[in-house]
Amino acid sequence: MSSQLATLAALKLVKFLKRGTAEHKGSAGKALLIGGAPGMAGALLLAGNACLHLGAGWTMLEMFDPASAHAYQDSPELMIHLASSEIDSVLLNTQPDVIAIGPGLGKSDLASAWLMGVLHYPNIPLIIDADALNLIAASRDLLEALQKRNQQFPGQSVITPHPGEAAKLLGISSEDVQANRLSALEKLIALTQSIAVLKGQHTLIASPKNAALQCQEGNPGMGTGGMGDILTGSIAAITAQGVRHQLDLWESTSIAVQLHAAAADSLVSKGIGPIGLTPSETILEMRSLLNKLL
Ligand SMILES: NC(=O)C1=CN([C@@H]2O[C@H](COP(=O)(O)OP(=O)(O)OC[C@H]3O[C@@H](n4cnc5c(N)ncnc54)[C@H](OP(=O)(O)O)[C@@H]3O)[C@@H](O)[C@H]2O)[C@@H](O)CC1
Ligand SMILES: Nc1ncnc2c1ncn2[C@@H]1O[C@H](COP(=O)(O)OP(=O)(O)O)[C@@H](O)[C@H]1O
Repeated sequence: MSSQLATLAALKLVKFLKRGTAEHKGSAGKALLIGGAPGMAGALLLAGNACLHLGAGWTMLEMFDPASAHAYQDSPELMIHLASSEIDSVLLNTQPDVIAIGPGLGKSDLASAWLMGVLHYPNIPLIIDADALNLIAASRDLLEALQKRNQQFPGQSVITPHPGEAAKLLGISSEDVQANRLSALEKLIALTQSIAVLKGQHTLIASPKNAALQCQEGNPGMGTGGMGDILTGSIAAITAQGVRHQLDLWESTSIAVQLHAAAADSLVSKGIGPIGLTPSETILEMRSLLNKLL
């Protein structure tokens, strides 16, 4: 497949993130990340830490796990709020520039209600990952809400499934997905009308408007729980900054996908991994690479 597909080459776009001397946190955007059910709070914290370290002006977490929402965290910069059923008023009061939903979200009724709430929140970039994808796979109403949002606001959502999540969305097995990843990617776009990132070795990215590109970076050291959560947080951060830096969701997602994999490769080249490579280390390496590319 690698010989048939164009290569993802998005890092040249990083220079758009260079900050003017008078810029402030408002210029860097407000990201709202939603997930972190009991037992999976780490997924949301990893996404939040990635979002913080990749430069969002504000990183706000709607956390489903009460204990974690109220606990001291290593990153006091994160603004953590316990997710309640007051979904519309939280969205209205927060006024986010970008929303990411899914890391550790779980499949509760409240999780479904939040997903429906953000699907109805208009015309800002939306990143849909992990359990949010599993919920859409299991609910015609949620799928239709996503399709309708994409008709109204084209180019304003991205889905980031791994092969297991892609399989659930398409009603096939993950082996089927892996047997023809390009076909699976095209079907995901036909189904949802979203930008789609099919993760795994040689991650693929395409959209209703953009032909498929293949990421050549990345390595099996990335097979550690939480590695996808930091991609979601990174897309959120770059997209939040992109709002005032002339980058759209497609471009911001492309940067994040390549930066994420390149950072993992960079760490392996320094002897940090592949065995034992952690998402938290990868966040810091992404930050370092990004700043070198400005
Ligand atoms: N620290 C935390 O709190 C963390 C919490 N997390 C949270 O946990 C929740 C469940 O998410 P999850 O992804 O762990 O499980 P799940 O949806 O059952 O998918 C796994 C199955 O998918 C497939 N598959 C995946 N990748 C593949 C590949 N490259 N290539 C091929 N196949 C691949 C494979 O399926 P198989 O091939 O075995 O059929 C695999 O068994 C979610 O909310 C998440 O955010 C995690 O983020 C971790 C850190
Ligand atoms: N063998 C591999 N080669 C390249 N990238 C990989 C490999 N295995 C995993 N990855 C990457 O690691 C990340 C794993 O994401 P995901 O499965 O969603 O993790 P999690 O749900 O634990 O956060 C994806 O970006 C995927 O592309």
